[in-house]
Amino acid sequence: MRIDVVTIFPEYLAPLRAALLGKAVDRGLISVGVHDLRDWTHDVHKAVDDSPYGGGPGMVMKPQVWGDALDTVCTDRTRLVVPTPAGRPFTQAVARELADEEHLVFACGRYEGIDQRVVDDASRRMRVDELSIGDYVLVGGEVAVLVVVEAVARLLPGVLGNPRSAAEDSFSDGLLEGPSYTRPEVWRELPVPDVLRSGNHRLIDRWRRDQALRRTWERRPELVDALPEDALDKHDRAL
Ligand SMILES: Nc1cc(-c2cccs2)n[nH]1
Repeated sequence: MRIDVVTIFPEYLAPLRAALLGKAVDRGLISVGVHDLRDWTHDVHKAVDDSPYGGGPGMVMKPQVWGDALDTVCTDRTRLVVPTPAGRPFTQAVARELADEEHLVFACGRYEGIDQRVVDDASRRMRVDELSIGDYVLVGGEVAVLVVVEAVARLLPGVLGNPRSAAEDSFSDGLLEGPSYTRPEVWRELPVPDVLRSGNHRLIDRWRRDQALRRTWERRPELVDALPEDALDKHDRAL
C-alpha cells in the first residue's frame, strides 16, 4: 500500500516512521510520502488560507493550493481521505475497507476546513471520503490521519506479529474486548479469574464471550442492538 499525506505540518506525521508503522515501512509493506502543502503555494507569503465567504470566524484553506497539490499526489486510482468533524464516522469496518486500497491520500485541513470545491473537484476523478474520528473538534487533521493510518496499517498482512490479533480484536465480532490478564496469578490481592487457569478452552471461550457481551451491554448497548439477529444464542440472551 502507498500512503501519501499532504499537510502544513509535515513534522506532525513523523510517528508514521516510528514503531509498528516504521517496521511495516522498513519491510516494504507500506510506502509513505509526506508532503508540505506550502510547496504548492506561489506567493511570497506562501498563503494556504483566506477569509471565509459569507463572513464568520477563522480561515478557510484555499482551493488553488489544494487543487495543485492533489493534482500532483493523486491518480484516478487514489482513495482520498479528508478528516473532518463533519465526516462520516471512521469505524473498524471503514478501516477494513481502506486496508484493501492500493493508494490512500490524506488531506490534512485545519478546523475551519478546506474550500468545499476541493472535495467536489476531486470527486470528479477519484473516490473521496470525508471521515470523522469522533464527535470532538481537533485543531487539524494530522492527528486524525495518525489514528486512521494506524487502524488501517495493522490490518495489512504481515504488519502485526500475530494475525489472529486483527481478526479477534474489538469490533471484529461486533463486541468490545473483554478483560485480559497475565502473570502473576494474584496481584495486590486481586486474583486472575479461575476459569482462565483451568485449561478448559471451551469454558474459557464461553467466559470470554460472556465478559465481552456484558462489557458491551454496559458500555455500548447500541452495539448489542446492532448485532445481526443470529449473533446471540440462547445462553447469550440469558445474560
Ligand atoms: N473527528 C474530527 C476531525 C477533526 C478535524 C479534522 C481537521 C481539522 S479538525 N476534528 N475532529
